[in-house]
Amino acid sequence: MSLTTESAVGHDELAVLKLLALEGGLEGDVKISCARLAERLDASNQTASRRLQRLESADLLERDTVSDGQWVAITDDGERALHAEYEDYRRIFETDAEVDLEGTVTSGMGEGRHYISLPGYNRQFEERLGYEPFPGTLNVDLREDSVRRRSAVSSLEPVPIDGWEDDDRTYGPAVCYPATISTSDGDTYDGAHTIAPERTHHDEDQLEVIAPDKLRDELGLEDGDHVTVSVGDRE
Ligand SMILES: Cc1cc2nc3c(=O)[nH]c(=O)nc-3n(C[C@H](O)[C@H](O)[C@H](O)COP(=O)(O)O)c2cc1C
Ligand SMILES: Nc1ccn([C@@H]2O[C@H](COP(=O)(O)OP(=O)(O)O)[C@@H](O)[C@H]2O)c(=O)n1
Ligand SMILES: [Mg+2]
Repeated sequence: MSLTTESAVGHDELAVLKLLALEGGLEGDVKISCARLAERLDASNQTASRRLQRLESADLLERDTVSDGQWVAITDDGERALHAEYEDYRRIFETDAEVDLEGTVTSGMGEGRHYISLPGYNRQFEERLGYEPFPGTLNVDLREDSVRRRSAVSSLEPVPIDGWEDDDRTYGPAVCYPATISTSDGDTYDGAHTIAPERTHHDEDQLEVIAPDKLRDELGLEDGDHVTVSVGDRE
């Protein structure tokens, strides 16, 4: 997360944002008075007011001042800032946990097949994942809450795939994590991996999965089908 000096939002301001969230600021407007906020922060009214101003200037908070206090609501950016803190704590306390990501199967651009088959990658898959993947990536359109939860995956132990080059061009690195895929019919496939290429045309909302087998055949998947991808080691 970027705590820039420009916006002057630092840990003191985030602590205020957390307090407001605890009072219900994520659900909608909550009414607060600077005096009460100051008391809870063990700071002066002026300090409390300045922190609120900074949060507002950084678009982390919306405010409406009335005669006996103010109504505040945490913005989407504010929620993201708090969520980044939350992920840090998750990383501290939940090492090696499994992260369940949910979404629907989707077709991509038909490029996965090409990249997965390249010898520079294929050699590494055999060595580091222990299998030659089916040529392609199963693309999963992640649900909004799973897009957010995705950052928790970085607390797990990754399998790195190095970048390489041939005579014509360079190929970027990628990061894999062991994964199990489950369908809504209750079928599961163990021994797959998520793969996140550093250079990709997809956004964070798209998860790509590789496996020794064609997952569409193994699990009878079609575009639009719901799947859960459990990322992380079960050992
Ligand atoms: C192992 C691997 C390496 C990749 N390396 C590159 C790369 O070097 N440059 C690039 O533009 N895209 C790279 N891609 C990303 C693909 O261009 C594409 O964004 C992605 O895999 C989606 O393909 P799909 O929509 O056909 O499933 C790589 C993909 C994979 C799976
Ligand atoms: N282990 C895998 C990898 C890809 N696939 C599918 O195989 C096809 C080729 O993969 P791709 O990445 O080149 O294609 P798109 O994901 O771009 O549609 C797609 O239909 C994937 O969904 C699969 O079923 N199982
Ligand atoms: Mg694909």
